[in-house]
Amino acid sequence: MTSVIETRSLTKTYGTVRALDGLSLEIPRGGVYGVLGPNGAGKSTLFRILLGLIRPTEGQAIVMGGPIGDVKASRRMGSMIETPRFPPFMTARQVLVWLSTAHGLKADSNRVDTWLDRVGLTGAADRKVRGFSVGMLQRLGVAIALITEPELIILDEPTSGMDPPGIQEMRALIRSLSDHEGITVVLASHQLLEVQRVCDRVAIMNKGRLVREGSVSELTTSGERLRLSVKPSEKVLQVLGAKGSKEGDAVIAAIPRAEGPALLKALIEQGVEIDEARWVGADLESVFMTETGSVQIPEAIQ
Ligand SMILES: Nc1ncnc2c1ncn2[C@@H]1O[C@H](COP(=O)(O)OP(=O)(O)OP(=O)(O)O)[C@@H](O)[C@H]1O
Repeated sequence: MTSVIETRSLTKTYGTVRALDGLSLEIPRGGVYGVLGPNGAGKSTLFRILLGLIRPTEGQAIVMGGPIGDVKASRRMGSMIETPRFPPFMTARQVLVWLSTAHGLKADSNRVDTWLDRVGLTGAADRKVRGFSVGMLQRLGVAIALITEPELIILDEPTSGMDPPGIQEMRALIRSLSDHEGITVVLASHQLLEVQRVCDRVAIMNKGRLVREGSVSELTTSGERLRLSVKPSEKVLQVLGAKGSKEGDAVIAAIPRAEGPALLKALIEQGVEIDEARWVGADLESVFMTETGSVQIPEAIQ
């Protein structure tokens, strides 16, 4: 696996607080990678270290093949940490020209138009950023992260403060950067449903440590259960013993997929009436809660 980021026993302490506690993580090249964790898990600390903004207390990180702060490696990455702020009197186009010039890059109008188009801001190119919504500011932030044509971009909470249409647009933008432009995207988010929709792989952190890592499909199918609408349900619960539980009118069988056919055969032989039997995946939220012991605020009221 070629990795864009590799950390080894990364530790960061602030006085007695261990923001990162021996974190070893490998993020593969390609795809969208989510870093999840409850408040204070250490996600922003990790990103700040990777971007060379703060130094680790112990441990190492290799980003785009170079040590932290390596100038050549940092040219191959872009980032957006928190909702960006720009001079309010500038237009989106002026912000892009200003910042690309500051990076020593040519900012002819064709290039600027391309950047604006990539993030869906063509129609707002000549509007002052003072009137921009949070979503538009975040998209302009992504455009800026892209001006050096990076192979990797790191986004801390790219959808925070956005309304549902804004979130949907950001999701499409992130997927398109990965799918059509081959850019590896690493993001931190609290919005688990969003992460499940947009990410290919995730790392779940808690108290500065890695508690789970894997592809979204691996993590969600490993918690798969068989949901049965059956009569009489008491008999089925008896057959299942500790592996069975009730969820409303249905019986949930916590068994591996391979055991499904044998269970159904046994139930039929015992005269159980089966109306429906279907596999239901665990969602990322339940995996997250199991791994971190957290209570997640529903996205609808975030
Ligand atoms: N500059 C700092 N000084 C002291 N403590 C800090 C500092 N930065 C972070 N911390 C502490 O380190 C821990 C990890 O914080 P961090 O911001 O990395 O977590 P996070 O996962 O990004 O949280 P959130 O989801 O709330 O943004 C927290 O306990 C935080 O209070």
